[in-house]
Amino acid sequence: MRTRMPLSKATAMPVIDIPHVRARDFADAVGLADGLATTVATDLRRAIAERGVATLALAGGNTPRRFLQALSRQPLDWAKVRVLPVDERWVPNTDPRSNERLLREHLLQGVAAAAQLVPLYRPVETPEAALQSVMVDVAHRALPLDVAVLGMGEDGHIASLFPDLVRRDVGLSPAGRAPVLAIRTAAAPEPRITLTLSAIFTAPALYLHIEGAAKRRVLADALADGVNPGTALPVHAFVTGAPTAPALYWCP
Ligand SMILES: O=C1O[C@H](COP(=O)(O)O)[C@@H](O)[C@H](O)[C@H]1O
Repeated sequence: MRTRMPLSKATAMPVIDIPHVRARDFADAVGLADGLATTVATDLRRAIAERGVATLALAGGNTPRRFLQALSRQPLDWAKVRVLPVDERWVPNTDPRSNERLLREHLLQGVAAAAQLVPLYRPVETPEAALQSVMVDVAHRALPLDVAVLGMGEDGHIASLFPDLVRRDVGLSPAGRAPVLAIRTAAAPEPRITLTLSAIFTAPALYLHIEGAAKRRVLADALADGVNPGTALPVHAFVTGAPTAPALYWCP
């Protein structure tokens, strides 16, 4: 595997090159958040100019906080933006693990509070019980997407598409017909609901936002020559199956 010199002296490890991926590497998390926010805001302005509205699907978890805050400060016509999480943990939207709460607290603030949220969570027992309602809502209010920014776990999952996904034909196939899937995984403490790749791939602007050498190595290994697509990590399907190649936004 090829490596090159680090971006800054703060980076002790050499940076692993990832063939076939458009990478924008930043020296630190602040630069990464600002760079990604500027790019996404440009995409949103373009979509608003072309279609009158813009739809933005965003990762949950810990990585996006700084980026969401930077994006919320971007001047654009937020009332014309629809925002949804790419996946949701099946917990109330007040729970600290809720991805909806993350969006409310870190993105839908200040000028960005005018954006319309399309939640994936419903206050019912299971994601399976809510699936039909969420599917209709997403199909009518969110699709097609204009921009999708995904994160990745250290196990190679994207959205809530985990390596132990049973319905790979629905979740990871670019031609899968369902936009939303209920998820049970041994990798997470709660059930989940997620956009499928066929829904995510409706966005002409796709980003993978990750931090740290460990995740970069996971990504490089997932995309290495000879990996079997049928058993590959979900991130492999995202990067290789997308109609428009996703751009990697990364910092050490
Ligand atoms: O559970 C999730 O994990 C991934 C990665 O999150 P991070 O905390 O490692 O940044 C995230 O992209 C996904 O949306 C989220 O629900």
